[in-house]
Amino acid sequence: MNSITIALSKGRIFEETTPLLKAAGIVPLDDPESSRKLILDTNRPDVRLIIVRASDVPTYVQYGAADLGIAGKDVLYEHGGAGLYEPLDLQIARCRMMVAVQNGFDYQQAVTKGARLRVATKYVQTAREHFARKGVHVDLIKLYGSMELAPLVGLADAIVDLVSSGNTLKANDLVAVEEIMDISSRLVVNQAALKLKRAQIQPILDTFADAVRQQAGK
Ligand SMILES: Nc1ncnc2c1ncn2[C@@H]1O[C@H](COP(=O)(O)OP(=O)(O)OP(=O)(O)O)[C@@H](O)[C@H]1O
Ligand SMILES: O=P(O)(O)OC[C@H]1O[C@H](OP(=O)(O)OP(=O)(O)O)[C@H](O)[C@@H]1O
Repeated sequence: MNSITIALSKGRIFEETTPLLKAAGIVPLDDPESSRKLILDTNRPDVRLIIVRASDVPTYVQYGAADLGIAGKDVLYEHGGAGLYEPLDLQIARCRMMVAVQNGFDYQQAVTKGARLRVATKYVQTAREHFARKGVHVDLIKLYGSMELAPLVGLADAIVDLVSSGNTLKANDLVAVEEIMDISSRLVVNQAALKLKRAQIQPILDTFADAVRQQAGK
C-alpha cells in the first residue's frame, strides 16, 4: 500500500488538527511538543506526519514531499498556491489579517495625503497587494516576527499582522485600523498525489469535511 504523508506545524495547528486526525482514525504515536522527531509514525501503518515550520507546509506539499498539509490562509497567500489543491476550509486557527498603527498615529491622514507609508510585515505579498488596491504607496520592510515592535521604535508607520484576541496589539499600545482578510487554516493536497493515491486520500478528505461540518453545527 502507498504511504500517505501529512505535513503539519507544531503549536496551534497541531493542537487544533489532532481532533480532525482522530476523526479520520489517525493518532500520532509521539507528541511533537515533547519529541524532537520530525517524522511521526501514527497508529495507521500507511500514514505518517512530518513536522515543519508553518510557512514551509505549502512547499513540502507543492513538491510532493508531503501528500497533504494544513496551513493558514496567510501562509498560502504568501506561497501563491502553485501545485496545490485546496479542497477544504478547516475553520481552525481563525484570526484576521489587519493593518495596525501606534495609538495616536493618524492613519487615514497618512494614506490620503499621498506620502509613502512605511509598513513592516512578515506578509509582504499580502501587504503589497492590499496597498496597491488602495493606491497607497508603501515601503515594505520584511520582518520574521514581533511585528508589533516596529512602530514603537520608529522602524515603521504601520504593520500588517494577524490579530485574534487583540491582546498583543493592546499590550503594545497599537490599534487595528483596517482588516485585510479573514484567516483560517486550509487542507492542501498535492495535485499529483490526489490523482495517484485517491483511494487513500479521498476518505481522509471526506472524514475531515464531516468533522468540520459537525464542529460548525455545535
Ligand atoms: N493569534 C492567532 N490566533 C489564531 N490563529 C493564529 C494566530 N496567529 C497565527 N495563527 C494562524 O496559525 C498559523 C500558525 O501559526 P504559528 O504561530 O504556529 O506559526 P508561525 O509562528 O506564524 O509560523 P513560522 O513558525 O513559520 O514563523 C498561522 O499561519 C495563522 O494562520
Ligand atoms: O490578537 P492576539 O490574540 O494577541 O494574537 C495575535 C498574535 O498572534 C500571532 O503571534 P503568535 O502568538 O503566533 O506568536 P509568534 O508568531 O511570535 O509565534 C500574531 O503574530 C500576533 O502577534
